[in-house]
Amino acid sequence: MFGHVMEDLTPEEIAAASQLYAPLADRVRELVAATVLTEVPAPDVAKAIQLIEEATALLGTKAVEGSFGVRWTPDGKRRTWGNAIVGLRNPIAPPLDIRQRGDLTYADVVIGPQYEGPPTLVHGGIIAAMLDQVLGDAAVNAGVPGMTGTLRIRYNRGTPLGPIRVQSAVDRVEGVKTFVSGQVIVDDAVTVEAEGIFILPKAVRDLGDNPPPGILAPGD
Ligand SMILES: CCCCC/C=C\C/C=C\C/C=C\C/C=C\CCCC(=O)SCCNC(=O)CCNC(=O)[C@H](O)C(C)(C)COP(=O)(O)OP(=O)(O)OC[C@H]1O[C@@H](n2cnc3c(N)ncnc32)[C@H](O)[C@@H]1OP(=O)(O)O
Repeated sequence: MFGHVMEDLTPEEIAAASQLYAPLADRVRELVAATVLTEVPAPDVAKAIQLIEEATALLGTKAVEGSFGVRWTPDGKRRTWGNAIVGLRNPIAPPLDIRQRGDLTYADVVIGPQYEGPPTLVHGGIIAAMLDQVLGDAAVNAGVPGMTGTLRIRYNRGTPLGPIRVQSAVDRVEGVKTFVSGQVIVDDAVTVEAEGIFILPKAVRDLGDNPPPGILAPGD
């Protein structure tokens, strides 16, 4: 299926790739925050630009074309390393380390200054994106995954930059639709509430009872 790439990698090879690329994304994420906040003199900014250009050119000498897609192994393990919210290789991702405890799907994350909207508060669009992902993962974890069809968000109060929890749980399933709700929590108070409808797309439904292994499995 388009964007899904099968790779016959061993767990050791996947672990090695993770150890290689996670620190790269971490350093670039730090670079983004430093870029927002720096107050060094102009010559130092010029020098930083040059170093960044060199690093970008080096990384670009061999690269995937287009997007990373979803990579999976024959045993059904999936890697969503390019994902904008959870991608291990994606410095744009906060990143969310989404976990599961019972029926609850959640992520504890520290939101940095590069996600600011109103002064000192997390941008509402970033909050929506995180909720989209965490609600979607609740559907995946419950074995009833789907694409986001509808996402409703109610911002009750501002969410300060810093440590937050994003959490979700499946409310009910109606046919191909999974209804999920979730919240953003700061210091035990709910700042944002969300409700989503996740729909198993017709293209996947048409695969019948035997979709390719991994297509409906949780990613990491
Ligand atoms: C193509 C391969 C995709 C493979 C993925 C498969 C499953 C997902 C698996 C894993 C997902 C993993 C992680 C996901 C976690 C987070 C990721 C973040 C989520 C996103 O970032 S995701 C990007 C944003 N998202 C989109 O880009 C969606 C664009 N859109 C579409 O892809 C279609 O529009 C779709 C699929 C939504 C529906 O298409 P469709 O053809 O399957 O729908 P159809 O007409 O058959 O309706 C069937 C029933 O859903 C009702 N219905 C239809 N549309 C609705 C809507 N919008 N809201 C509420 N209900 C709706 C009908 O009323 C009917 O209801 P009823 O059965 O009661 O009559």
